[in-house]
Amino acid sequence: MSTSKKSHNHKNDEPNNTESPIVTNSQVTDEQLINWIKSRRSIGNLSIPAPTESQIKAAIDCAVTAPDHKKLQPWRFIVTQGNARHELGRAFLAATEAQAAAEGETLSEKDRQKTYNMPLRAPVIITVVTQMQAHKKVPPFEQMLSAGAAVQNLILALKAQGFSTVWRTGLLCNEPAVKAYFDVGADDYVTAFVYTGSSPCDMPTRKPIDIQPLMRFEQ
Ligand SMILES: Cc1cc2nc3c(=O)[nH]c(=O)nc-3n(C[C@H](O)[C@H](O)[C@H](O)COP(=O)(O)O)c2cc1C
Repeated sequence: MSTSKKSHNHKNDEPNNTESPIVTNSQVTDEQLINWIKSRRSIGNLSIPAPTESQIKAAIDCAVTAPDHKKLQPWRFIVTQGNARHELGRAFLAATEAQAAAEGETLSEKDRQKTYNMPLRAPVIITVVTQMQAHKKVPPFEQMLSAGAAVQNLILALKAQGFSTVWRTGLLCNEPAVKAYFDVGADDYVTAFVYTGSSPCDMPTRKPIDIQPLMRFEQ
């Protein structure tokens, strides 16, 4: 497990390495593990090094172990990197232009460029789609929650391999142009764009969150 930005586990960057890139550390105590989970922060601007294909697959391997009622696997993962990010930028731009047109507006050149460049904020974007499966006992909201849990597993598994992330959806994610780009069905959802890569700086430590008003114990 990588405990700081300076200690990336990029040992298995060689393209043909088939071993799991996750290095287990049996010295980690329960308390350290809990603090490590709590130390996760989102980072918006990410650069190389990016996770390799095997590191991304290792993270998806964790994602699919999320709680999943009736094992429906209501998720799909689409990895966008390199020039494919420009294609995604075009889909974001088409969606934004459609939104603006619906409100009788046109985009400024600055806004067009900003939208088109959005996928360039990280070297890799893992899009998680909730692909609803028809099932009498598992309503859509359960499947959406499963996919959300899968996203969190994905994020933590990327962190474990030394990478930073931010989960974005934004107002564009389920616009027709974006759904069409990812071949997402009418009843399905783009649930997350997980932007991932590396950052030279850490986000500030999270201020303690008071859980007292958020819970109650009954017996
Ligand atoms: C479903 C979902 C969608 C989100 N969409 C965005 C987004 O589009 N843009 C954004 O800046 N943050 C978005 N966030 C919030 C960030 O992922 C992040 O949680 C937030 O900035 C707080 O940072 P932290 O994770 O370090 O606490 C989203 C979070 C969730 C759970």
